[in-house]
Order: sequence, then C-alpha cells, then structure tokens
Amino acid sequence: MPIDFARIPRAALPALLRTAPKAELHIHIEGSLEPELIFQLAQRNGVALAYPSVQALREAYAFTDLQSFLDIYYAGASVLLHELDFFDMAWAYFERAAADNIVHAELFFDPQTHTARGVDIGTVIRGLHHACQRAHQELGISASLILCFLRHLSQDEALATLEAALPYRQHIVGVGLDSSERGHPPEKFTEVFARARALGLRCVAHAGEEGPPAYIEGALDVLQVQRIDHGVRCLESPALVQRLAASRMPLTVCPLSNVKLCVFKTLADHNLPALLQAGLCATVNSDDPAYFGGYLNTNLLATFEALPQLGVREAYQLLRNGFEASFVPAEQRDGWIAALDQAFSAAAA
Ligand code: HPA
Ligand SMILES: [Zn+2]
Repeated sequence: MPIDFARIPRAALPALLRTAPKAELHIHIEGSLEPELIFQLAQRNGVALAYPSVQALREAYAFTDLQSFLDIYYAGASVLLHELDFFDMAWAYFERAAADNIVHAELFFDPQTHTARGVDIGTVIRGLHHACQRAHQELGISASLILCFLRHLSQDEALATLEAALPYRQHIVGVGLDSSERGHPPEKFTEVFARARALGLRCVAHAGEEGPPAYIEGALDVLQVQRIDHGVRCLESPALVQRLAASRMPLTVCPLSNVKLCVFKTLADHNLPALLQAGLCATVNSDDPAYFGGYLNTNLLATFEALPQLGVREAYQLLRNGFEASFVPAEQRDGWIAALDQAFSAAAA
C-alpha cells in the first residue's frame, strides 16, 4: 500500500522523526563519550585529565576543523583502559539510541587509539561486543562493530591491527577508515582493504568530508567500499554524483558534525537537499554525538528545522536509506522498512 505523503502535514514531522524506527550507520563509539563519563572513568582509572571540570572540557569543544576535533577526541579516549570501560561507554550510547528509537546501529571503533596506550585489542572488542549483546537482549537494538584504521598512521600498522583482531573476527562486521583525511588518500590502504575483503569483511571509508572528490573515487575504485562515510564533497564532481546515484552507493552524512567541524557554515547551508535531489542514497547520522551537539534524533530535527525544503517525503527517504544501506540480511532489513512504512502510513491516516 503506497504511503500518501500529501496527507502528512509538515507539522507532523518532528513527532514522526522522533518515533519512527531508524538505523544509525556512522557513529564513532569513542565519540559518544560524554564529558561526565570521561570524568567518571578518569577517576575510576586514576587517569589525569588536562581539564579541571566537566564544564571546562565541554567548553573546549569549539572546533575549527577535523584535526582540532581529533586532538581532543583522542585525549578523551585516554580514560578507556578496561573491558568494563568499553562496555560502559557503548551501553551509555545504546540507552540514548533506544530513546531515539534506533533499532539498528553499526558502531565505528578505533582500536589503535587504545592499543597505542597498551590496551589489548581483545579488551576493546570484548567490552564493546558485550554491550552489543546486552543492547540486543534488553533494548531490542541490533548492533554490529566496524573496526576503523587510523589513516594518519601507516598501512603496516593497519595490517598489524587487522591481524591482531582476527581472534575476534566473529564480533566484527567490517572495517572502516577514519581520522585525518587531508594528506592521507584511500590509496594508502589498498593492501589492508584487500585483506579485509578476502576475509569477508564489509568495507567502508570516510571520504569527501574534508578531502576532494578524488578521495571518494579512490575509496570506490581502490578500497572497493560498500558505503562512503560523509561524502558531502561529491557534489563538486557531477560525474561522480551520477556514478554514486546510478550505483545507489550510500553516503553516511552527519549534518551537525559538518557544521561543528566547519565543513558547512550553518545547517541551512548543508547540501543534504541537493544530495537527495540528485537521487543519492543519503542517510543521516550523529558521527561523534558527545562532541557535535547531539545524537541521531537531534541531527534529524535540527536538519529539518534548518532546511524547510526538506519535507515528509525526504524524511521517509532518509530513514529508508538508512535501512537499505545497513549490513544486515534482507529479511531483517525488510522488516524494519515495513515498520517504517507503517509509521508513515499511520501519520497519513
Ligand atoms: N572524521 C574522521 N575521523 C573521525 C571522525 C570524523 O568525523 N570522527 C572520529 N574520527
Ligand atoms: Zn566519522
């Protein structure tokens, strides 16, 4: 039964965006560490912080670009030492995800941030996996883990990280590429992504956040990714847009992140409407919600508030794209899409 979008007033959108089932595909779990939890874990683990209070730390979250954020983000992660720390971090995110009616989440994690501090990769993965298991059992949230390689480090270090993670292969759905994009093109990681594909792992990569369209093309051609994280600079290349649209290559867009890191001046300047207008499979995500001013629902509500040209159809399409782009079996994806259809059909009744 087709949804009669014309019968859904735009005024119904905030409630619909809050309550509809949704997937989140671009969330760095270390980026969900709220300042309060950073201070709690610092105290629990005897880790000294460079900030005297939660308020002072929060006030430091004024970023000028990706690197200025990453410097603080890695410092924040320094409080994570034990399995319980990784569990507590992920569980706090899942409680917020449940409040946002997220039914599926694919979490990025950056093991090298922790192994560089002497934390065993097994400690990281076991803690996060335990939280994913409990989220499924107690919150009904389907969750999977994506191991990200830090692109400011070498491919050899990425290869060593992948090998170290193999004993936990069953807990990881895929690999990704994050950290400083400028000066670290996808081609730098050709071999480790080939190894990941050979292992049957899904592949995604940050590209076109600060890097040029050529980085998106490199991620597609050389890393053979199945999703592009961010990808908002694709619009600088009409040929690339056409290629992305024709292949329905998902873009995991993060509106509040793009404004906080000065990719766009304001949400009203964001190119999400143009991405959708071009027929791209764009999704909305929170990226690093503790640092960028909000989780998934806040991203959705703020984006629709700032961009009046986005209406009910676009809201449905963004949420549907999130399920279409998720790494789950077709029957699970179709069940969520049916629930989404039901939510919008009920609003049209
Ligand atoms: N971009 C690149 N690396 C990151 C990000 C991001 O938005 N968040 C955490 N690591
Ligand atoms: Zn990101």
